Amino acid sequence: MQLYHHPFSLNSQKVRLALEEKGVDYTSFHVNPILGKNMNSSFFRMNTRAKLPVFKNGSHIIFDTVETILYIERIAAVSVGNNSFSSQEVIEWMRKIEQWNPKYFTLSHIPDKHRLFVSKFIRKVVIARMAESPDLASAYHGKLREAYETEEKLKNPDVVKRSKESLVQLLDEVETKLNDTTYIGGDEFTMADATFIPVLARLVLLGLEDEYITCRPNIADYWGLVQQRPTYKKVIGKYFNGWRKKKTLMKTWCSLRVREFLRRY
Ligand SMILES: N[C@@H](CCC(=O)N[C@@H](CS)C(=O)NCC(=O)O)C(=O)O
Repeated sequence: MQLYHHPFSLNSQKVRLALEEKGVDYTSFHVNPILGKNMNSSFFRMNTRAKLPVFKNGSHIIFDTVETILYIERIAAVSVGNNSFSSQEVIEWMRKIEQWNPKYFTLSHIPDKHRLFVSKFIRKVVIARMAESPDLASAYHGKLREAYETEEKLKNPDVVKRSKESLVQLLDEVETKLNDTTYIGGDEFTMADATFIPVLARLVLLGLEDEYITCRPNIADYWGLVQQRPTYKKVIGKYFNGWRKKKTLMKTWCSLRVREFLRRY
C-alpha cells in the first residue's frame, strides 16, 4: 500500500492520522504541492486533479479522504485484527468536517507577496511539465485555469467570508458536542477526531489559535488532550510544533527561491 501525501496538506494529515491510529503499514511518498511536485507526470498521470492525498493498494486507487479512511478501517480489520469500524454518527461527522474546504481560508491568511510568488512558480512548473508530456496537455490546462480562478476568487471578499462562516459553524458544533463527550464521536478517540485535528493544527499554523481555539473552552481542552497522542506528534507535531514549524517552512521556502533563481521548474 502506498500513500502519496505531504505534511503541509491538511487532507493528507487526516489520512496519515487514520493509518497511524489503526496501525496499518504503508509506504510513504512525499509530494510537495508548494514545489509543484504534484504536477510531475508520474503522479499526475495517476491523478489528473493533482490533489493530495492519494491512497493506492495494488490497482485500487482512492482520492476521497473519507472513503480512504473507511477503506483503511477495512484493511486494519483484516491485517491487524482491529475491528472497530466507524459508526454512522462518526461517518456523518467526518463528512461534515470534510465539507469545510481550507483552501480559500488558508490562502487569505498568507501575505499576497508570498502567495503570488508561489502561485506564479506553480504555473511555470505546470507549463514545463506540459511541454514534457503533451498527451496530458488538456489536464494541465485545467490546473492552470484552476490557479487563475483561485486568484480571482480570493479577490472576492464573499468567498473568504463564506469559508470563515462555515469554519465558525463547524467549530461551534464541535464545541457543543464536547459539552457531553471527551472526543467528537463519544468518550473514545474515533476517525472523526483524526479528521478534525488537522483543522485545529491549521488554525494554529496560521497563528489563529486565540481567535478560534482558546475562546472555545471545550475545544481548547480537547486540543491540549489530542496533542499528547503519539500519532499527533508523528504526523503533525514533528513538523509544526514550536521551532520545527520555522524549520519546515524555511526548507520549502529556500527550495522554492533556489529553483526560481536557477529557473528549474
Ligand atoms: N481529498 C479531497 C481534497 C484534496 C485536496 O484538496 N488536497 C489539497 C491539499 S489538502 C491539494 O492537493 N491541493 C493541491 C492542488 O489542488 O493542486 C479530494 O480529492 O477532493
